[in-house]
Amino acid sequence: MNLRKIKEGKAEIFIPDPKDYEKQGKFDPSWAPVFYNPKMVFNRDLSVIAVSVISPKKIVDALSASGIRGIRYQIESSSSSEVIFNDKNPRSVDLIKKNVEINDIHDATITNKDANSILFEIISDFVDIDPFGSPSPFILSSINATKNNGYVAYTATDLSPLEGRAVKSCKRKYDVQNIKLSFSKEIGIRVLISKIIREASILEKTAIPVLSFYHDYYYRIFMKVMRGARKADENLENLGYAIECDKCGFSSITKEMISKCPICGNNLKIVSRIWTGQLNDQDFLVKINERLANFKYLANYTNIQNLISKLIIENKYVTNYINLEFVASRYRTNVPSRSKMIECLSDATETHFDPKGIKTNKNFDEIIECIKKIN
Ligand SMILES: C[S@@+](CC[C@H](N)C(=O)[O-])C[C@H]1O[C@@H](n2cnc3c(N)ncnc32)[C@H](O)[C@@H]1O
Ligand SMILES: [Zn+2]
Repeated sequence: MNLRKIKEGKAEIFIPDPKDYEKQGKFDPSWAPVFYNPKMVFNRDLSVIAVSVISPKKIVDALSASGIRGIRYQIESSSSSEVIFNDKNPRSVDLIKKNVEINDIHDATITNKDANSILFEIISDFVDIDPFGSPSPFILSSINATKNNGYVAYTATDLSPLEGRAVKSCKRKYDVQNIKLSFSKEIGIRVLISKIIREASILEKTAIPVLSFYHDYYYRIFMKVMRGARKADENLENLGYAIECDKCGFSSITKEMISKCPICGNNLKIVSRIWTGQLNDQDFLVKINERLANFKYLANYTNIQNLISKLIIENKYVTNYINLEFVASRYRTNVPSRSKMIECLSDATETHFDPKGIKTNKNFDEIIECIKKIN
């Protein structure tokens, strides 16, 4: 395997030379013998800051590939951490050994196991699950490996099931009855959290999201894990439904099951059952924001700053986002600009999920009034 040296954050690592795996001038990271995706640098950059807030003593990079995450966490987030790197691919493990050595990572253990095996053998205060596609096969084991008040992070790139476009797959992987709605980009992450909480409850544990966001073609989420059957029972009460009326455009996230639209009486479209609580912990976001100045060297510094500022404001609105294009289409009006809607409603903000979406505490009648007034 020919190698190429690249720099990411403060780490320098070897990856398989992409040139050797091109097909008709194109390259997909999954064609190389060890996976490295430059499109995930934003994910890793922001994760480096989040892990610095957590400041774990022991990190498990359960699906390591080149080792880039664990290496960066050690160098950039938490130099006193012990890191366990794991991948079931032996060629990954060989490369991780090399990359760990050239980055001078001393406190490293490198294993060549199935993640679901190692995660039932160890316990740690931060576990990272960064799989191909859905993290579902690793949720139970990763929660098992996370100690009380520790953290676990998941990447999910399987947007079709999560956003309600692959309904059967969503039922299989997440046990959620999904359907495409106008705010499905937000529903996707609520489906994932719902699954995490239901899996955690099997182990008499529960979890709450401290950082969650959507970017490009994936979701990324950091959850705080807590032990206790009662806590698990209480948190299961935060699961509920996403509802939407195709006729009048009303939508909501609710703990109570309702089947008829409270505005026009039409039958509702329903997603069942999803997380209805907050998507981010305000203190955690503020801590990330406070630390940002230490991470000005990151390739995505400005974009991260923008996202965190948006999340801090967005997190104050507990409702789902309103898709202006969808609602306007129900009233056959032009789609109002976000800025004009925010001005008209006065208590509203943009959402990072969708360029056509706003979050507001105002009720549905007031939203419709503004849409009509702006036209
Ligand atoms: C998306 S890549 C990880 C990328 C890496 N975390 C990064 O940031 O560059 C997924 C990795 O998981 C490994 N993998 C897949 N299934 C696994 C399993 N059951 N146990 C351990 N490793 C697995 C693959 O070999 C691959 O290296
Ligand atoms: Zn209705």
